[in-house]
Amino acid sequence: MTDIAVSRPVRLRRSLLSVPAINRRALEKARGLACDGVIFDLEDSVAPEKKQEARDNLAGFFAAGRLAGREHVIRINALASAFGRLDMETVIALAPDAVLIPKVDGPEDVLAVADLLDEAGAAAGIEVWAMMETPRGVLNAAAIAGTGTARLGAFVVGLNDLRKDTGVPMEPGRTFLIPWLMQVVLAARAYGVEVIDSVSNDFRDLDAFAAECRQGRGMGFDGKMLIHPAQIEASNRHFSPDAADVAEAEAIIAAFADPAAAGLNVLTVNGRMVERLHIEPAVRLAAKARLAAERENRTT
Ligand SMILES: CC(C)(COP(=O)(O)OP(=O)(O)OC[C@H]1O[C@@H](n2cnc3c(N)ncnc32)[C@H](O)[C@@H]1OP(=O)(O)O)[C@@H](O)C(=O)NCCC(=O)NCCSC(=O)C[C@H](O)C(=O)O
Ligand SMILES: [Mg+2]
Repeated sequence: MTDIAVSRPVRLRRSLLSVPAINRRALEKARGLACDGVIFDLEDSVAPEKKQEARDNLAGFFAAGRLAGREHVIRINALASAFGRLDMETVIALAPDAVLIPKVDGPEDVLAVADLLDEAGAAAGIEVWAMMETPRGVLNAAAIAGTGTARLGAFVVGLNDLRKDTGVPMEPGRTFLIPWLMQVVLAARAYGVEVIDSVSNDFRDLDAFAAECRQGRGMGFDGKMLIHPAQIEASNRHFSPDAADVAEAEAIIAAFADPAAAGLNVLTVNGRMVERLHIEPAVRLAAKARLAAERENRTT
């Protein structure tokens, strides 16, 4: 344990399951799933003529009780579409943890939703998340991350749309997409925004999914957006700190907490150089590991 402050809250966002709000069976199923959050989708998984039914389903779902210990995110349609404003009325009425904006092209898309929340007097804690899935969005990633609204909480990459708009094909390893993925991660990190990797469509191939989770973790993503319950376990596992990382983090924290380290900025821990700059990441990692352990012990 340590009393070292971290600059932003530590949250578990390893597994964010998208549930089409039109699918009442899937909504009910979500109540018993071990994902860290649910993205209630009003956008691409809901046909235009079913949008109101989907909003009504969400109202019924929230009225029946929220999911203990998990984040509730509502993905709206673009504000400029015929559905976005009505979706925002649902968001304001239901007060989820976050509203996810699709196909964000620039800071103005984020600010418009943040302004609607502010004007409605929505709780300051309701975050705005941005889907990074258009060529303009990726090009403008830094400007979007630096929009300046305290509501901006996370980027979620959407490779289906990005592939559609760029013509880059689906391919194991995501070779030609890596520069764009890393640009989104870098922009998010520059402004303290969390960053979630894209869905994997092939939900029956869990080996390929595990490989993509490992890759996403290596790129610096906090977690993954999911489309099927079968993906939850691997996502939770691969985006949780592993035992060796936790041991290393605890050793760094302990080494700097030792009175003998007072006034020292550089130490040797387990044969490697560590500096004071390593303390905050170590504290965050240890805190994440504690949250993950708590969640594992929770009954869903
Ligand atoms: C992809 C699916 C349509 C497959 O559904 P289905 O054929 O029903 O799968 P299964 O028979 O294997 O389902 C087994 C049980 O699990 C439940 N289930 C399935 N998916 C979900 C879910 N997402 N949430 C909760 N529960 C789920 C089924 O109901 C079955 O339950 P039971 O009958 O009791 O056994 C389906 O998985 C699906 O619709 N997935 C989500 C699609 C979605 O949300 N799309 C939008 C997000 S994708 C995106 O954002 C892309 C991004 O924008 C980009 O550009 O990349
Ligand atoms: Mg999309």
